[in-house]
Amino acid sequence: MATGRTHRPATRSRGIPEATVARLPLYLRALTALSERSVPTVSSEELAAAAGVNSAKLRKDFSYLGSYGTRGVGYDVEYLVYQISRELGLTQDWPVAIVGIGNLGAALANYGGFASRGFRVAALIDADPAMAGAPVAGIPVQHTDDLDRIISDNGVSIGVITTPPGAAQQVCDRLVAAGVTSILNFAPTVLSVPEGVDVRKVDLSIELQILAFHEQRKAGEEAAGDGAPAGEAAPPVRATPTNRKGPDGDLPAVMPA
Ligand SMILES: NC(=O)c1ccc[n+]([C@@H]2O[C@H](COP(=O)([O-])OP(=O)(O)OC[C@H]3O[C@@H](n4cnc5c(N)ncnc54)[C@H](O)[C@@H]3O)[C@@H](O)[C@H]2O)c1
Repeated sequence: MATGRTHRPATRSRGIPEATVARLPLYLRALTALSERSVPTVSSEELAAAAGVNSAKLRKDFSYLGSYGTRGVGYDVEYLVYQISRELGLTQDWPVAIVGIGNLGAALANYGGFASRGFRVAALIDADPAMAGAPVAGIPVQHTDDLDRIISDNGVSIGVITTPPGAAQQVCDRLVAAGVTSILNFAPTVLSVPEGVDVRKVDLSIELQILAFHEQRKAGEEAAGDGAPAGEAAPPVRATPTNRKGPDGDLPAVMPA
């Protein structure tokens, strides 16, 4: 797993630890589901279970937001949704540009879940001239020649890279030069960025490798439980950089690049 490419201090300006920031989307997802069911209040235990987080950790996290809940009543769901959304910057519009409109880029463009979370797909960009002008998810694909103008015209600060890995660094450089300061990279490559630019990396194959790691360990434990001789158990698992834990002991689906 790539590390050390997110140029941000360990804590944000208002003193919220990065680990808490990483859990806020988990709380928000659980709270949004409660809100959709018109549930007015929720206890820390219920919310912790729904978010897959330890309840003591949740209370500590919410204390950074200045939210302590009411004894015997719990937390106000709507107010927490608002507070967390505001903290994550989701109460404002974030125009996003996707670069590389192949299988993955088109799938992301077609995914409706971004818009409902405040991320508007404002531009689709590809190097293939044959794609220029053709709509994907109702948005015309534009050519990379115009990348600077497209980023500036749309006020894009978040870029999503879904190009082949060999093109990703060059695309990243162009996005940064055009003013993009946050990048979500799906290409399986490590990106170099200047100070002040955040990169997050999504790699599903790494997630699968981590699951394979756990499957292998479970198989080894079962074999050992069956009384099999040590030599017949699954081979010992090597510690890898990919088995480190996520914000709450879960493994992160999106990781710092
Ligand atoms: N992170 C994950 O979990 C995950 C999953 C699947 C694929 N991927 C990666 O996502 C990327 C895209 O995969 P895909 O299957 O959609 O590939 P694809 O070949 O279908 O699409 C790639 C697109 O990028 C465009 N492109 C190439 N060079 C470019 C450049 N310099 N500027 C702009 N556009 C350019 C191509 O014209 C093409 O439309 C690959 O790097 C792949 O490894 C990641």
